[in-house]
Amino acid sequence: MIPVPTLHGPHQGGSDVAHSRIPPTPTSSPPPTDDRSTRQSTPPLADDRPTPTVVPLIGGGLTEERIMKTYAQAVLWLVLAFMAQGSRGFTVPADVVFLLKKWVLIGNPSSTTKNFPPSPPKLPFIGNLHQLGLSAHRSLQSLSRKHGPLMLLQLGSVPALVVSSADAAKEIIKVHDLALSNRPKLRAAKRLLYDYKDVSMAPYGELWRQLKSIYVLQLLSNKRVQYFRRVREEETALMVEKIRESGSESMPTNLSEMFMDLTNDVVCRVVLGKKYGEGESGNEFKMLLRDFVTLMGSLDIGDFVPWLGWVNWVTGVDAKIDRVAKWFDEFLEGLVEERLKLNNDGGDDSEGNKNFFDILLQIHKYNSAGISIDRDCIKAQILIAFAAGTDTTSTFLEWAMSELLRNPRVMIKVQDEVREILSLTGKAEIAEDDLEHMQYLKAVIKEALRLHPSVPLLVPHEAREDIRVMGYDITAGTMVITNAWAIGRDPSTWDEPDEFRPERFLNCPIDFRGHDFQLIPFGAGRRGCPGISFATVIGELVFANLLHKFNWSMPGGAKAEDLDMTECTGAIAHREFPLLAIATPC
Ligand code: HEM
Repeated sequence: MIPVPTLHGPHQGGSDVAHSRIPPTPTSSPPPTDDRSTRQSTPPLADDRPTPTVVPLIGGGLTEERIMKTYAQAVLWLVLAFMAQGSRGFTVPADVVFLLKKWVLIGNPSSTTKNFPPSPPKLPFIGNLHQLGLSAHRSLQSLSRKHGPLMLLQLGSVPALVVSSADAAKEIIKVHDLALSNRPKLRAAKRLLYDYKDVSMAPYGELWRQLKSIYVLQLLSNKRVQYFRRVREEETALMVEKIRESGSESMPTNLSEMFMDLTNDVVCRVVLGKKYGEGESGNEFKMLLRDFVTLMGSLDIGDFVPWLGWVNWVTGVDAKIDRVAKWFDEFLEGLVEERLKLNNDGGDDSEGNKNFFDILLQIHKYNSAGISIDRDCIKAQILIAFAAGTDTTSTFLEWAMSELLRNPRVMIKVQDEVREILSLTGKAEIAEDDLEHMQYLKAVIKEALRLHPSVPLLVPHEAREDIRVMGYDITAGTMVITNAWAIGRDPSTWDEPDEFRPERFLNCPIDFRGHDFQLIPFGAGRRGCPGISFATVIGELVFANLLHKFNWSMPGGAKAEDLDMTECTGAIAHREFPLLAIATPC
């Protein structure tokens, strides 16, 4: 029998990836501590369903050792296949021929007249896939230190341009934004998002343009973000109450969980008009949403080495994708039916009360934005609003609070600012209007996003045509990966780049809205994130409240510097271990 190449070890992909027990590769973060009070135990795996084996490409997940083993097995498999089938007319898969040709060509750049960006040496078939490691943004940062801020990798059969400096990012966004505004077609997105009908994975074209304008002008416009102010204030007040009731000296608050619940509830109310996170069905919803996000952020080996696409079928990942897609489709179909009925019955449709769902249904029914969107398209937008809005925002809250706990000097300074502003206004509670005066708090948020962009490698783009970037040739179809994490820590741009020092943003115009290329946690240009205001105003409100109402310390009297800062694998880099802290009401 032909040996089956094993691609991965246990517990990768889906929710299992998010809490992988595989030890991380050495990184520049502080060494893990054994102190159980600060390094909280790894949460149990969400379930024991078939172990997904998607390759969390951009988020890592492959150790070099594992991929080399896979590689050796794959080559062995090929050789055996040739030997076994040779005399019976074995047909070499077209992919393999293509890869061999490509390898010969790319392995020997002088055989072409193109001037490609520098590349690390690559292996046949897998190219540089094995070099991504568990933490791809860190691995790519060290590769770019050797090969430069524009580097061309070969990920299986896919050429990938890696952008690692503010200057290179400026060039690709300012000069080549249009040419680079496609998204690669990834198998998981195709199945989970109704054949790329959502705004984030839709190929560049008319549908994407129309959908993006719906997001920017309607769903996430400044006015709409203002309308949702009550939702944010209510949910933040509820979280403060929960912390007050549940937290004590002996019972630390699980802030990771609090932030996840908060963002889930806010996004549910804003998108669907009510919460779906409570009770048994709420837990299922949250768990499947996490699976959805993880599957979306993990790249399937079949996207890079097409002839290995069957691996995910064998290991159950394909089945898991189908199960998650089916669950959400049934859930959303039920809501569409219910909501169409409600609107027909004359439900409250005043502008200020409309949620995303109402707006999308209105466009669907009346073609009111000048485009027709079908039911699948509505469901895809709802899903991506959840996926893009929930985990990213809670990850940002988690890291900002982790940095505040690790830097008590900064924590006290923000507390002083918040309390002083409240005492000047004579108010007992913080309202969103007060936030605009909190300049140090805003600097803390920028600094947290600089050091810990929730999506360290952004979302990959794809070149729509051949272009020349900084003198290098980039061919149509090249994937473009921007290492926002490395750019935010580039010593040629930032003094003491690894230090958490919000003061650097005081009296400094650098912002994260896509005009300053040294700080691009939300991306920039046409494909930039439309949820910036939505996410950052939540952050400001949450921190102003948490720091106004409580003093915070580490559980078990642990020292601030002992806080474990390990990131998990995956496209969204949240904490590997939940953030626990003691809240003392004040
Ligand atoms: C801290 C929170 C957030 C972070 C760090 C973040 C980050 C990002 C990044 C890096 C991208 C890709 C940019 C690129 O391709 O160049 C993106 C795209 C996107 N984000 Fe966000 N995001 C956040 C919150 C949100 C929220 C709250 C929403 C909506 C409710 C949202 C909706 C989207 C959408 C729809 C896209 C796709 C845009 C497109 O492809 O045209 N994001 N986001």
